[in-house]
Amino acid sequence: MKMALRMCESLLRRSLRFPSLSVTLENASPRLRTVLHAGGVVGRGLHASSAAWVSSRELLDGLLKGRALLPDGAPGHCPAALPPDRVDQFSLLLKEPDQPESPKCLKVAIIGAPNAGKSTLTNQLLGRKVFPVSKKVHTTRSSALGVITDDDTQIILLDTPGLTTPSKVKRHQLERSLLVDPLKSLKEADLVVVMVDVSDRWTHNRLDFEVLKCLALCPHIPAILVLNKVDLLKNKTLLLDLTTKLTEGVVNGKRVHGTPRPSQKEVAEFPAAAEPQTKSTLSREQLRALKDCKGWPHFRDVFMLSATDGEDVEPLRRYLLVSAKPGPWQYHSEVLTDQNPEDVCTNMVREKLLEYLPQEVPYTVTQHIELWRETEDGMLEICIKLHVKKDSHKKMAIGPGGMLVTRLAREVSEDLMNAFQREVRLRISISLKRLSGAVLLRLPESSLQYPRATAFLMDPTHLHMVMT
Ligand SMILES: Nc1nc2c(ncn2[C@@H]2O[C@H](COP(=O)(O)OP(=O)(O)OP(=O)(O)O)[C@@H](O)[C@H]2O)c(=O)[nH]1
Repeated sequence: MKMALRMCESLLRRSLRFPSLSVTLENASPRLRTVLHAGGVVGRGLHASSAAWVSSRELLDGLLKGRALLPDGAPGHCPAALPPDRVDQFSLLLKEPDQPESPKCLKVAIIGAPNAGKSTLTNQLLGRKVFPVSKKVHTTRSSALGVITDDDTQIILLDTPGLTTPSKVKRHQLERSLLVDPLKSLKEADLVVVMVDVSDRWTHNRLDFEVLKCLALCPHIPAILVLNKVDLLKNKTLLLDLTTKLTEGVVNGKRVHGTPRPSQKEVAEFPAAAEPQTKSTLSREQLRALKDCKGWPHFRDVFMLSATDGEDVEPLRRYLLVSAKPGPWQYHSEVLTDQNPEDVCTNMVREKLLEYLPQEVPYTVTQHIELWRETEDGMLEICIKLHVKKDSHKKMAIGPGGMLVTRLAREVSEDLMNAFQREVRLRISISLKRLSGAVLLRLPESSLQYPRATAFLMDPTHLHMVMT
C-alpha cells in the first residue's frame, strides 16, 4: 500500500510536469485508480483505457522516463520533451544515438507555398508544438528539424520556410534563408512531402511554380502530395478534381480514376522521376516547359487531411514509419528538435504577435530575453522584453487594461509547457525602443523633397524623417 501511495504522489507530481502524458491504467488496483481520479490526474493529463493491465513497477518506470505505455506493456511512442537548458539541448544533439538492433531512418522534407500548413503538420506529426504557426505568411523563417523516434524507426522532419522568389525576398526585405533553405532540405531528403492548401481557391488549382521547380531539380527523390485544410472545403468532391490537376492525372505511374490517360509526349516533357542526379539549376527550356504545367505526374501517393486534426494525420505518420529504410539513426531517441530552447520560446512569442497585432506591426517588434532560469522544483521562469518602435504600437501590444499582453503571456506559457513538459512562468513586458546613438543630419534647404522636413534622424538600419 505504501508503494502504491508513493506512486500516486509521484504521479501527481509528474502530472504537473507531464500534463499530456498518456497511460493505460485499467486493472491498476481500484484504490490506485480512486486516488488518481480524486487527485484529478485521470481526465486531466492521463487517459485511462480498458485496453491493458500495467503493473505498478512498469507504470512507475514509464512515468519516470516520461513515456507512455502501450497495451502490451511495451514502451510506445510518446514524444520527447525539449530540454529547457540550451547546454543540455546541445549535449543531447551531440549524444551518440541509442541505436536499436535493426534501426530504420527516413529524412522527410516538407515543402509548399507560404501558409500551406507545413509547421502545423510537423507539430502534429511530432506530437508536440515546437514550430510556430500563424495565419500570416512566412511565419517560419529558416529550416529546422523535428525528430520522431518510434520503436526502431527514426523520422527526421525538415520543416522549411514557405517557398518564395528572389524578387519577393528583395521587395519585402526577407532573409535569404527563405530562398536557400527549402532547396537545401530537399536535397538532403529521402522523401518530399508537398503541401497544398485546398481551401485557397486562388492557388489550389495548380502547384506553386517554386514547388514545381524544386521537384524538377530533384526528380529522383520520391514525393507525395498532401492536400491540406480539407476541413475548410464545403464541397469535398472537389478533392478528386484537385488531385487530378495537381498530379496531371497520374499517381504512382497509374491513372487517377476517371481521367483520360496522359499522352506519352505529355509525360515525357516532365523530368524523369528516376533521374539520379540532383541539379542546381534548370535550363531555360525546362523552365518554359514547367510554366505550362499545373501538376507533377511523379507523386507516389496522395493524402487528404486537415493538419490541425490529429486523427487525419495518423495515416500519414504510419506511412512515413513504414517508408523508413534500414539505416542508422542520426539522433538520440530523446531528441525532439534541433532548435535551442530560447529560439523555440521567441518563435512562440512571434507567432502570437503575428496573430494578434495588425499588418506590419509584429514585424517591427524585437525581443530580448531578460531572465531564463530553472527553479529548484523544476519550474522554468522566463522574462521577455518586447521592444516596439512607436508609442501607438506599445498601446496596441498592451491592449485595453493590459488584456493583450496578459493573453500573449498565458498562451505562450501553455505552448511552452507542452514543449518543455514542465511548469512555465512567463512575464512579458513592453518598452519603446529609443533611437540610441542616432545621428542628426542637417540637409540643405534645396535638397528637401518634403516642404516641412528639415532633418533626418538616422540609426544604423532605418532612416526616420523628422517633421518640423
Ligand atoms: N482550418 C485549418 N487551418 C489550418 C490547417 N493547417 C494549418 N492551418 C492554419 O493555416 C495557417 C498557416 O499554418 P502554418 O502551419 O503556419 O503554415 P506554414 O506553411 O508553416 O506557413 P509559413 O511559415 O508561412 O511557410 C495557420 O493559421 C494554421 O492554423 C488545417 O488543416 N485546417
